[in-house]
Amino acid sequence: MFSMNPQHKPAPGPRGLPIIGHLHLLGKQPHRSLYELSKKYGPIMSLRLGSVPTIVVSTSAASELFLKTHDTVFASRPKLQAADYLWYGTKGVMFSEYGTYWRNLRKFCTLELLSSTKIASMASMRREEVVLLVESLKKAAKNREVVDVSQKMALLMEEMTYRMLFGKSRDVRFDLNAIIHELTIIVGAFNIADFIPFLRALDLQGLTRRLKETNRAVDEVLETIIDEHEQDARDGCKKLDRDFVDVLISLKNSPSSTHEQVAQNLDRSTIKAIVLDMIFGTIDTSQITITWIMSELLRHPRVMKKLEKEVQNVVGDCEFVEESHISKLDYLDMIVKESMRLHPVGTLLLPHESMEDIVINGYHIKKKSRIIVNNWGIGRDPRNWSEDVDEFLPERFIGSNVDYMGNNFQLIPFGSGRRSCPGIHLGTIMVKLVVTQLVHTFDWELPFGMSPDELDMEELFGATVPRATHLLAVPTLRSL
Ligand code: HEM
Repeated sequence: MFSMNPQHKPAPGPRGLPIIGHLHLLGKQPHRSLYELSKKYGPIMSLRLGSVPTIVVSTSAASELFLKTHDTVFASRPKLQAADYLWYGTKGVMFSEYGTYWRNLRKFCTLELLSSTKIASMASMRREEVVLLVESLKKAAKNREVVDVSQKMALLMEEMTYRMLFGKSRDVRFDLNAIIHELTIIVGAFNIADFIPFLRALDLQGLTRRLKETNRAVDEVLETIIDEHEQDARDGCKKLDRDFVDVLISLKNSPSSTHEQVAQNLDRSTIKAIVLDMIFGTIDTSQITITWIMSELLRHPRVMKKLEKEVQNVVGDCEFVEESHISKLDYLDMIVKESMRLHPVGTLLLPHESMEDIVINGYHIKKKSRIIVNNWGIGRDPRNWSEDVDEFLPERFIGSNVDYMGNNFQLIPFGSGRRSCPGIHLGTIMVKLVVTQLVHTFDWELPFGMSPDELDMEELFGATVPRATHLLAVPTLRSL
């Protein structure tokens, strides 16, 4: 039993208001507002969001304490209204509380859906999609068209997601990108219903209404896809490359001893929740990351040229980049790290929740506190990255062994520890393959005579943080 020692105080933080606590301090860009507050109140800051005690973690050293040293205490997720509606009562991996159910499901996803072997088995699909992308960009280049890079990436990732998860091409009846875009905004929103429960019924932000609509839209897609797969299974259709929904349905129909517990819980809504985890992970994070990288390359022609030379040296006269080329591209790796440092897709990771009372650095943290790790702030901390911290400078990684695998707490775009991203391998493969191909085949410039420093880099806050405006650019075909 934890007993409160009078020497253990709550972490420092600003004075809160009655009822709302500090909700009013979050603003439109909570990662930026919280970063500014942390400069005054320190790396472990205490807030109250409505009635929810909240800890904001803002430095690499502090995040190591929460995500590594005391990872078992902070590996749960808070119950969010959005996750409850959208993930069928939090039945997926992403938002379920820490425990045996989550552990078994996560193990299943890691071994059966996101393993290196499974990812490698889909390399030819990724290649086909990249070839189609290049073909369409060649047409645009020939006509000197301005390309909406954000939209192209969204369509590419939607197509790859369909093929990987559902084993078929994009279904024009559904606009999955629009659905997921809306979903990330409402999942990322600081929802008053989660913080001031007695106001829930009033739906002051209109989020409950939007959640219900999004749930209906998601459900329609998932029901259709699962019905089709079940019909195929009844008809005895055997497929060579099993998509994610196939894997789930066959586990349900013939439970394997390795994933017995998962199979027992695999009702229709659990299948839908797991598929939604995978859609959310695949479709959104990668396109946002690629678009931020391309934005930085367009703002830094020197870096773009240097990457182009590296790619030329490795890929040579081959028209298409192979995934085997990617591990040889060191400068590309630095660019990806640098872009993820400045523009992490999950600026505040996903929220964690403490499972017991604990004292950290002399501060008492209550059980069921919400833990927000300011991933964005950590990437801009001058103590980690020197004074030119806002500069896009991939060379800062020369001779450094800092990577994004979760071992170096100054760079945690995929989180770290038990709740870190299980899709890291798939995500980085897709991002690197597409960026390399775009730079290998085309020269890129900003449209309408815009100079690099005029490019708008505003963010749109949500569970993932894309550019606020679409990235537009003009490709020119480069002769190899
Ligand atoms: C560039 C690509 C990606 C980035 C930057 C990214 C980033 C993240 C981050 C920051 C988290 C939260 C970590 C935390 O709360 O501590 C996360 C969790 C997660 N990601 Fe990703 N992700 C990417 C791609 C993917 C892909 C491709 C998938 C699956 C297809 C995926 C599936 C998940 C899942 C299931 C979780 C929840 C894990 C859990 O709660 O146990 N992600 N990701």
